Amino acid sequence: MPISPSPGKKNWDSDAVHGQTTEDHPKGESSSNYQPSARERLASLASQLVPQGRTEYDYIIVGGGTAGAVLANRLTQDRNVSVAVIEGGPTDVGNDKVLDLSRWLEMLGSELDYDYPTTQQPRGNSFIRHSRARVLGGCSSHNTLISFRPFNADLDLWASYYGCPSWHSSQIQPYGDRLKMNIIPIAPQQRNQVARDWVEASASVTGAPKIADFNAQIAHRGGFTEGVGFFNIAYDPYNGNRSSASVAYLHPIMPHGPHRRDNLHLFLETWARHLIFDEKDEKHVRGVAVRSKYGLEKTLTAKKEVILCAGAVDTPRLMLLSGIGSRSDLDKIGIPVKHELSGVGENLHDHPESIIIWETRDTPPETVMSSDAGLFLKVLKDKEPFGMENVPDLMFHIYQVPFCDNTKRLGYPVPDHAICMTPNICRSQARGKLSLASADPNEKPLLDFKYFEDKDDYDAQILVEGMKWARKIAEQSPFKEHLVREIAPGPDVQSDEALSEYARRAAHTVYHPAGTCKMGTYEKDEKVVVNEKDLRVVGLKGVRVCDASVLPILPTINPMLTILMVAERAADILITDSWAQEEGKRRQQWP
Ligand SMILES: Cc1cc2nc3c(=O)[nH]c(=O)nc-3n(C[C@H](O)[C@H](O)[C@H](O)COP(=O)(O)OP(=O)(O)OC[C@H]3O[C@@H](n4cnc5c(N)ncnc54)[C@H](O)[C@@H]3O)c2cc1C
Repeated sequence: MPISPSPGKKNWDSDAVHGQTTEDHPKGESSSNYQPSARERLASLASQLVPQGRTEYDYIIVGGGTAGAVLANRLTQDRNVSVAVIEGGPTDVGNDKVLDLSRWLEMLGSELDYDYPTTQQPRGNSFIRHSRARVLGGCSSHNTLISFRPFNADLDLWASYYGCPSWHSSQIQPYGDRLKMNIIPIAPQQRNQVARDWVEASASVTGAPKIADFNAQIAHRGGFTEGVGFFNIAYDPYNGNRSSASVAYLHPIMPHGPHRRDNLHLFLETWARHLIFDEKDEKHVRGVAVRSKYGLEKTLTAKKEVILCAGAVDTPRLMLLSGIGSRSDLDKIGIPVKHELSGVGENLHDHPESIIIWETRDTPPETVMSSDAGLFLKVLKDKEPFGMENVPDLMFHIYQVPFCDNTKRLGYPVPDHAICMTPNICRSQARGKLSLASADPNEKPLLDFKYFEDKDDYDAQILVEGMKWARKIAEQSPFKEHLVREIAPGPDVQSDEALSEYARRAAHTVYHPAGTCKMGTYEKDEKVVVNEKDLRVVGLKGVRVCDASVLPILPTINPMLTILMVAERAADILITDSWAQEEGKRRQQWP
């Protein structure tokens, strides 16, 4: 596990500027500052423990994570609609380890992490562990909350290249305006001198413009080609707490919250084991078999629909365990096929990164989450796979802690103080597959990312360019004065070949697995799992998917806001479809 300085609760300046969200906040339900009292926490806990006899709901949402929280909120706005959320993890309410953004490193590999291994990666790093959060709010309760809207070009690529015409930027960007989280650039008084000097050095070496508000650039100009600056993140700058999907979308409407909704039922620490099909109509999903952590098993049924929001690993895993997937793969492990859909688990991809580490004179006094600034460059213009000329192909995070797991294993020392630059690939070309090792639901799935196995070696070349730029930045004042020496890969590693070998062996993930139930147009691509128009699983009734698994390709930048926007749109689709169905029924009843 990476070393965490665990700086603990911040005592931010009381005059920290509280950012404005751009969302609607109906009835004042924003609660990024909301802290429940001890009594409210108890009430919340009690509501989780009381056995809930009820088993039928209008909607069942599997996974109370990033996307699931949005849907739970939006669907229960209509108090006549009942929603059950099945969440494998506990509540985040009152849990400082979760809510204090600066403590995110403590959650890696903890009891709140499903911690999925990767399979052998012949050209990459076989030791990468994929963290997936086991807690209400999902990965938005664990991640660093770097919050970028997708570039227009990313969404337009979905529309034009990936058979998703209804996801054009003109239709999807407005959903970014209604997100409930408190998304702001890192507050100026929380920007430490090392990161400030890194931003200055990066701008002067690369020529990338300094960007004060990345999201403003994306919202108003559709994106940018290069840029450097402090990130936009979703947090409360007064206390350093998360403004996660759970905090923004669920806390206000939970039993302890100021806008409690009795039509929302959270089944916490409850695992969705498999989907239940209609006895008479074998293509209709009617419900979900669940098991609580205390071993209680029951079947929950949906009057309307089941929505899978378990994430890019657990949604395809649940589908495969339910017999939805490739016939040959399911036959091999003895799971009876209920619905053949060969794309389930395919198209697994990520934002892979590598790392270059310098020992520093000391640890910076204060950061919000140890990775407060970043840089975007365009480095392989002539090799751009999708002709996206004006979009970055390389992104850097700068870490102000020794993030040495992968380098330590390769024999490099672990300094007490360090700066790490982590170049990552904005549009990785490697495509892998998620599959099951056996029919045992307790066995972790196999994640084969095929890191760096893309045929033109594009991915590794991007990282090599990144390592070279990182070194140039490290030679530039005022940043270079903070550095003592390069630790990994070290000054002896110079040729492109040697840099590539190191970058691949020390590679890590930005924790962005996606694409394993991709949306699109099945008639044009039989690997499509979800219909792009309405997110229904191809060929089935009563079940839709809404989470990172539906992204046909990751956006250039960190994907959380894109996933939230997908969920906001999914809520609109569900509400409109339900209204149309009700209206249809009413018309049939007219004399
Ligand atoms: C350490 C880390 C750092 C990251 N940093 C950033 C960042 O700074 N910015 C950014 O944009 N992205 C970041 N990401 C990625 C981003 O957080 C995820 O892509 C995104 O949150 C995924 O959302 P989701 O809705 O698809 O899944 P999740 O948010 O993972 O939600 C899935 C939920 O389903 C539940 N679940 C799964 N299976 C079952 C089951 N069978 N039964 C019941 N419940 C189940 C899980 O407990 C979880 O709550 C990071 C991720 C990690 C792990």
